[in-house]
Amino acid sequence: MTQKKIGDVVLNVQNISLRFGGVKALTDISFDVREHEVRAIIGPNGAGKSSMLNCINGVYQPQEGSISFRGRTFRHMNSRQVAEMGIARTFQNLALFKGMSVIDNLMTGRNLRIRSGLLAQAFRNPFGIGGAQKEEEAHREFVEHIIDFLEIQAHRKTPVGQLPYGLQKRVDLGRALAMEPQVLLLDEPMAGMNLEEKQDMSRFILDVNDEFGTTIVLIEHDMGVVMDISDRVVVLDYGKKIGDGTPDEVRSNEEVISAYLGTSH
Ligand SMILES: Nc1ncnc2c1ncn2[C@@H]1O[C@H](COP(=O)(O)OP(=O)(O)OP(=O)(O)O)[C@@H](O)[C@H]1O
Repeated sequence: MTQKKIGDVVLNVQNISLRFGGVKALTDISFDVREHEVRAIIGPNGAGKSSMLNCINGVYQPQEGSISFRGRTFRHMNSRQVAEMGIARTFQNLALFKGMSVIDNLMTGRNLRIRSGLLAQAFRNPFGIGGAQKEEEAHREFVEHIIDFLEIQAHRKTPVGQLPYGLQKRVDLGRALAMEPQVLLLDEPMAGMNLEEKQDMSRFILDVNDEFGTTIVLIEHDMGVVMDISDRVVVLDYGKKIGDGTPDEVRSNEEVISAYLGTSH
């Protein structure tokens, strides 16, 4: 991996516990994420990875603990507030509009950034419609840049549902990038992919991290996939943190080895 500058802590997860009735999905989980880092959360099925991401994302409200983003501590946040703070995510089960083109799906990622619709601008200033059009053009230009970056130019106008799964995952990444996030949460970005697609996705994740400087938190249950691209790894098992460190530290951690040997992974 190329040398890069990892900065201060941007995201700090403190003593998070989450229960669903009698099920303890997460128990007293703490870890931090540093600026410009690729931070993986791994663990066998049911370990609590998606629940953790949903807490960071404001989808679940943990019963205990707090999450700080750039030094501001939150106990309860909704998804919109999280997005406005600059945290975007992709989903394990793609959340794309299958009938819409690649471009239009990526434009939905610009929604938060669109200050005013054509109509709103026209009401404020009857001569201002040109301004709104300029704004729209600037958003389209940004989206085209992402399309080039992700090498999906040939599919710009294709309805997303017609693309192979690996490319749909790439479009989902593009939609999140269109939000210009500071922190990108990736929910199993390589699940269901073949080896070549996994290699492509790994390269795009590293390029996003490198070229846009985006901090990345990704979850994955296949230990091998993330070890090459992560700076540090948190390991969950049955809702508890059993390991946290560099890929080498985690690989040689006895508790992690036995958690993985005890499963089919
Ligand atoms: N909405 C929910 N309602 C009830 N139980 C839930 C809910 N979400 C998660 N759980 C439970 O919490 C535990 C952790 O699940 P979670 O989906 O976070 O694990 P995971 O590590 O992401 O698993 P996978 O790799 O299979 O996606 C499981 O026992 C699961 O059944």
